[in-house]
This record gives sequence, structure tokens and C-alpha cells, in this order.
Amino acid sequence: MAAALSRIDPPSTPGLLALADGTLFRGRALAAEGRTCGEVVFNTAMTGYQEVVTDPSYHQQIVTLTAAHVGVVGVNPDDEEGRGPQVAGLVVRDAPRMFASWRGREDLGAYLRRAGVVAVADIDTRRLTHLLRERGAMAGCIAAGEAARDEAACVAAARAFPGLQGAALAEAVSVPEPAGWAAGSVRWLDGHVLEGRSEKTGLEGQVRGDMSPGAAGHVVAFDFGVKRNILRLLVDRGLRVTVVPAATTAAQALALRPDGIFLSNGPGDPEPLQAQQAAIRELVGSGLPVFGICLGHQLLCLALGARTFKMKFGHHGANHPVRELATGRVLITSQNHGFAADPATLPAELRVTHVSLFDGSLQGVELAGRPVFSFQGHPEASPGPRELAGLFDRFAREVVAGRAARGK
Ligand SMILES: NC(=O)CC[C@H](N)C(=O)O
Repeated sequence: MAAALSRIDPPSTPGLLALADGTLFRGRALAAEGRTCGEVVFNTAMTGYQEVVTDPSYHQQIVTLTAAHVGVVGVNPDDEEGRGPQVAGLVVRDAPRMFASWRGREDLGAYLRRAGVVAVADIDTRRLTHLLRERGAMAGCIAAGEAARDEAACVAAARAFPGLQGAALAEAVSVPEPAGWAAGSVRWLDGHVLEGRSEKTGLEGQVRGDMSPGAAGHVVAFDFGVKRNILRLLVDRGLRVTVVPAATTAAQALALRPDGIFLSNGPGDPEPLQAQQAAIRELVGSGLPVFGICLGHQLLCLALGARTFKMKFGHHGANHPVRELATGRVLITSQNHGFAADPATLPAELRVTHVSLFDGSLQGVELAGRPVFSFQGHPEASPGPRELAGLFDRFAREVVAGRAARGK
């Protein structure tokens, strides 16, 4: 037994995280050997490491998880949010050498190694998180195996990483061609729904999962690095979904005859994505319902004249309280962003709908009198609570209402 385990995870292989400020964290290699750079951020979610490592928004980011044990349930085919791992690297405290779950199919380290992702375990992630909180998200270099022995080269590599400010990354993680997406929420053998159902909204039987597939209307979803659970939740609401590349123009999107436009999450800085902002401006002008999440929210704000800025260390977790201004309700949300729209720059017609109770930053907007709205956090969860899933219901309702108004 011991021999087999040490073959999977040789304890002697060194791992290193070098930060651009010269701080070194030494540990052991958990996955692929080699060296990768990225922006180092921390995520405080206590569950859902597979969803985190497969979220395309983490492209070019090295993620450290504050959860102390990572890998306990292995990885499985249902919890993929992108096409395999998307993080530039993973840093954890304790990676158990065995996993246990009836859903688990593969060991996390083996899964990351197969994808060539460098990961380091046995790191003091509490110290690392404190440091990032004080100094802000920082460029870093993660190394495993021989590469981890040359610490000076790793620090130099970290310093050479240009950072995410000004980085246009959406096209690098987008689909190459338009493609239909038909899968709804995963149902386990006992009929339990893994994700998807929100609070009761009065929509049951109208635009929910019990509606025949696609009957609620057709949504063109811009893939800036879309998380699969977003697409599943759209399908659950009776929407037919066509995922389109990040470079799609408004004319190309409208040629698909959509009843609604979805703007996805994604990596990097929203500001340089000028073509996307132009397309969004035109699509908003078309009168169709538009719903944006995270990067999609930031792009909608930019398209309508607001500015965005880089946050100190961003929001990455699954327990962030947000106030819904219309009702005063506090909702616990999933978050993953390092940029934010500046509320002081919003045009008058873009109204604030949600505000972070951690730091007062902008969390949601809607365009006055129009079926256009967006959210900075992650109503699709994965991982995290589903208290904002009603936004998907709202979008589906707008799509259905828009079709009725157009006599479709
Ligand atoms: N999850 C996302 O869409 C992130 C958006 C953007 N890349 C940010 O970091 O703010």
C-alpha cells in the first residue's frame, strides 16, 4: 500500500511558490513537474475545489485555497466547469494521499498532472493568504521537480510575469466556433438535482426545467470563458442555448435570431476587450434581454460608459454577503473577480441593484426600463450558495416576455 501511494505522489519531489516580492514557500510537488507563472490569488471556499480549478476565469492565475484539506473527494466528470483544469497552478496546505467519494473517479494530483498543471502541497497557505491580503494579489511562479531547485530563477520568472492589468484573455479560452449546448443540471441516480433549482419564483411550469427543452426561447451565450453551470441553469429554464466565440460581432449574434443575449464570466482585464464592448452596445440597442455575469457584467458596464479598476486582491470565495437594494435582503454569494466596475462612473440610466457587504463594491446593475441586467458575483455558484439563482429566472422571464411582445 505504502509503495503504491509513494509511486503516485513521491514525497521527495520538491515544490516551490516564489512571489515577485521574493517571498518563497517551499513544499512538495502534487502534480506535473515544471514551472508556470501567474497572478497569485486566494479562494476561501470550503468546498468545490474541482469547480475552482476548472473555472476558465482563473486562466493565468495561481490559486491558493484556504480550505485546509484539498482533494478529499477526488475529481469526477460532473463537476467540470471548463474543459479540464484552467488554473495556471494550485497551492494547497494538505493534500490527502487517498480520496473517498462515491462520485470520485480520479485523484486530484493525477488529474492535474495529466493536464500538465503544476501544483504544490504542504504550503503554509494561511501565511500566504495573509501576505496577499496585505500586499495584494501578486505575480508568482509555481515550480515542481528540478525547476523548484533554482529558487532565484523562479523569483526572476515571477517578476517577469506582466500581470493581468491590460491582459485581454477571453479569446484564448473561448470556443472556436458557435456550438449548441443542451445539457441541464446533473441529476444523480436517486433523482436528486446536483445544481440548478432556485427558490420558488412562481415560474414552475412556465420557464423551468419541466418545460420542454428550448421552449422558452433561444439564447446566444457569449463565451468569454463560460462556466458550464451557467449553461446548465439556462437549459434548466427551458432555454435553447447557442454558445458563440468571444470575437462574435453583434451582427453575427443577431443572425442567429436570438431571443436573449448572455454575457459570460471570463479571465483577465475587461477594459481592453473593446470589440466585445462595441458588440454589447449594439446588442443592448437591439432591445433584446441581456444578462451578464462577472466579466460579462464588467463588459456591460464598460459598454454603457462606466470604468473598471483592478482591486487589491479581489473577491474569491463562496460566502460573500451582498445586499439586494430593492428588498434590503442580504444574500450569500459565490465570487471570483479581481476587477470591478466603479460605481462613481456609472451612467445615470445604469442603476445599482446589488452591493458587496464586505467592501461596498458594486455587485449588480440594471438598465432603467430595459430587460438588461448583470451581476458581479456568481449566481450559478459552483462552488457556492445558490441564493442568486433567481437572476436566471428573471432572465428567462424577460426572454419569454420579449418573445410574446414580438408575437413569437
Ligand atoms: N469570474 C470572472 O468573470 C472574472 C472577471 C475578471 N477576469 C476579473 O477578474 O474581475
